[in-house]
Amino acid sequence: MSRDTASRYRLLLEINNAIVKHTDRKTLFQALATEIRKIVPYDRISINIYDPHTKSLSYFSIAEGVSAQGLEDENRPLAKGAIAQEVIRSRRPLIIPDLNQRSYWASVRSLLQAGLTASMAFPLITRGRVLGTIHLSFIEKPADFAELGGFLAELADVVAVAVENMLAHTRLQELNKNLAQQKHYLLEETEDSYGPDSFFYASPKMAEVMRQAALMAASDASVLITGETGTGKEVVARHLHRESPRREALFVKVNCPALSAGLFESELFGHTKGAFTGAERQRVGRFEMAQGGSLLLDEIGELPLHLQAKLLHVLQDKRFERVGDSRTIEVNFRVIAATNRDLEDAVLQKQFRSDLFYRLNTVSLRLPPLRERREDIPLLIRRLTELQAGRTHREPPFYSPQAVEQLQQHSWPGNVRELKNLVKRLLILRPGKTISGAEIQKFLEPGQSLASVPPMTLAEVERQHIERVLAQTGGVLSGENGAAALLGVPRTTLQYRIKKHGINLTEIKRPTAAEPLN
Ligand SMILES: Nc1ncnc2c1ncn2[C@@H]1O[C@H](COP(=O)(O)OP(=O)(O)OP(=O)(O)O)[C@@H](O)[C@H]1O
Repeated sequence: MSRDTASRYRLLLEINNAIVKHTDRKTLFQALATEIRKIVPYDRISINIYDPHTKSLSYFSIAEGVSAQGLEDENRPLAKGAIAQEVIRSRRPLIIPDLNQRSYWASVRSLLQAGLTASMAFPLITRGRVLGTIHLSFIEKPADFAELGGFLAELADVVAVAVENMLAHTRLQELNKNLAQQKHYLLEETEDSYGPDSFFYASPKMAEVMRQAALMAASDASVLITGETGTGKEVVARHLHRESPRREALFVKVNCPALSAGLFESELFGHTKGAFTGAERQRVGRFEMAQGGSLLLDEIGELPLHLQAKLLHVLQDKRFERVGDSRTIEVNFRVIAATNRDLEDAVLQKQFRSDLFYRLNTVSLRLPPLRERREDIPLLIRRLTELQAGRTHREPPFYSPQAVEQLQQHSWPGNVRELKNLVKRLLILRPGKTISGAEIQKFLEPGQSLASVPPMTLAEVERQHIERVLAQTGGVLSGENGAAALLGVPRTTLQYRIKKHGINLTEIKRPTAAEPLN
C-alpha cells in the first residue's frame, strides 16, 4: 500500500469532500473511517467527544471494527478511557506500539482482550479547544507504525474541523427544533384573557395586591400566589413575569395536577429521541423552555408527595438532565407557584413537604375573593362586556343599576371566572337588551339553565346551538370531531344552515378549557 505524498493529498481531499457531503454524524463517521482505511490498515477506529463540563466522553459515533468490551458505552466518565484522558490532558498524540506495556490501564486491557496489540490516539483540537480524540488500534502493528503516526497527527487537524462542523450543525438542528417547539407552545398558550389590557380592578384591596406585585416583579424571589379558584392567580403570575427583568424570555406554565409519575420527567426535563418506547421525537421540557424566563407551577398543592421531592431536588440543585441524555442542563428560571389550597395546613397534614413550601414561599401574594372586593364588580362587568362584545362583534347588553346591584351582592364562589362566564352568556342571550334586576336573579340561581330564561324562537335556539358547537370545534365543520358530526347532520346541511342563519365562520373562536362558553 502506498502512503506517498500524492495518496495522502488524495486522502485529505476525500476527507474534505466527506465533510461537505455528509450532514449526519453517522454517515460522516463512516465516510471518515472508509477513507482513512484506504491508507491506514487499522482494525478499530473510534472518535470520542469530550465534554469539559461533565468531564465525560461520548462516542461521536459507535466505534467501527473490532469491538472492545467495556468501551462500548456511548457515554462514560473520562477516567474510564485512560488513553483519551492522557491525550486530552497533554493535548499531544499517544502512540503505543505495544499495548502490553500499558496493561495497567483498564481500557488498554479491554483492547488487549479484543486481540488488539498496538494503538495510537490523537487530540482533536480546533481553535485551541480540545474537542475530543481519534483512536486507531491494530491487531498487528504495521511496519511503518511510527511514520503512520506522523501522518495521522496531521490528519487529526482535518478530522477535528469535520467533527466541529458536524457538532455545530447538530446543535443548530437541535436549536431549530427547540425554537419550533417553543413557537408551538407559545401559539398554544397565547390567550388574550391573560394580556395586560384585559385585567381590571378598582378596589383598594386589589390596588394593594398590585402594588406588592410591582415590588416582587423587580426582584427574582420565588413567589407563592394564593387565592380561591378564578381570582386571577395566573393573570397576576403573567403580570409578574411581564414586569420582571426576565420579560424577554418565556413564561411557561406547568399544570401540576396533570403530572403523573410517568409524565413528570419527560414533561419537565424533556427527552431525547428514542429515550423510551414512544419517544419518537426529541422533546424540550418545560424547565428548558423556561430558561431565562419564569415558570408557573399552577395548582402546586395538587402535586403528589413523591413528585414534590423530585421538584425540590431540581430547585435545590439548579440542574437536571433530559431523559436519555447525560448532559447536565443548568436551571435558570424564576419560580412562581399558585394554589387555592391552604399550603401551610397541607404541610401540617403532611400532604405537602415543608422544605418545598419554604423554597416556593420566599414571598407570597394573596388574591382576595371577589366577595371581599365588591367595588371591582361594576368595572369588571363593564370592561369584560366591552372586551367580549368587541371580540365576538355582538351588541353589548345594558346592565340596569338594579342588575349591577344584584351582581354586587352575589357571593361569586367561582370569582372572576364565574363573573366572566356570566357576562359571556348574557352577551349571547341578551345582545343589545337591557338586563333588569329581576332577570339577573334568574341567571344567578343555582342550576339555572337555558330553559329558565325567557323563551326564544326555535330558529334562535338552532342558531345559538350551531354557534356553540362551532365554537367548540374552532370552526371546523368536517371530520370525526367536526361540527357536522357532532350535530349529526351532513356537512352540506350544516353549511346550508350556517348560511341561512347568517353565521360568520371567521368570527368563531375556540374557547379554552379555562373559559367554557357556559
Ligand atoms: N381582574 C381581572 N380582570 C379581568 N379578568 C380577570 C381578572 N381576574 C381574573 N380574570 C379572568 O378570570 C379567569 C380566571 O383567571 P385565572 O385563570 O388567572 O384564575 P386562577 O386564580 O388562576 O384560577 P384557578 O385557581 O382556577 O386556576 C381568566 O379568564 C382571567 O382572564
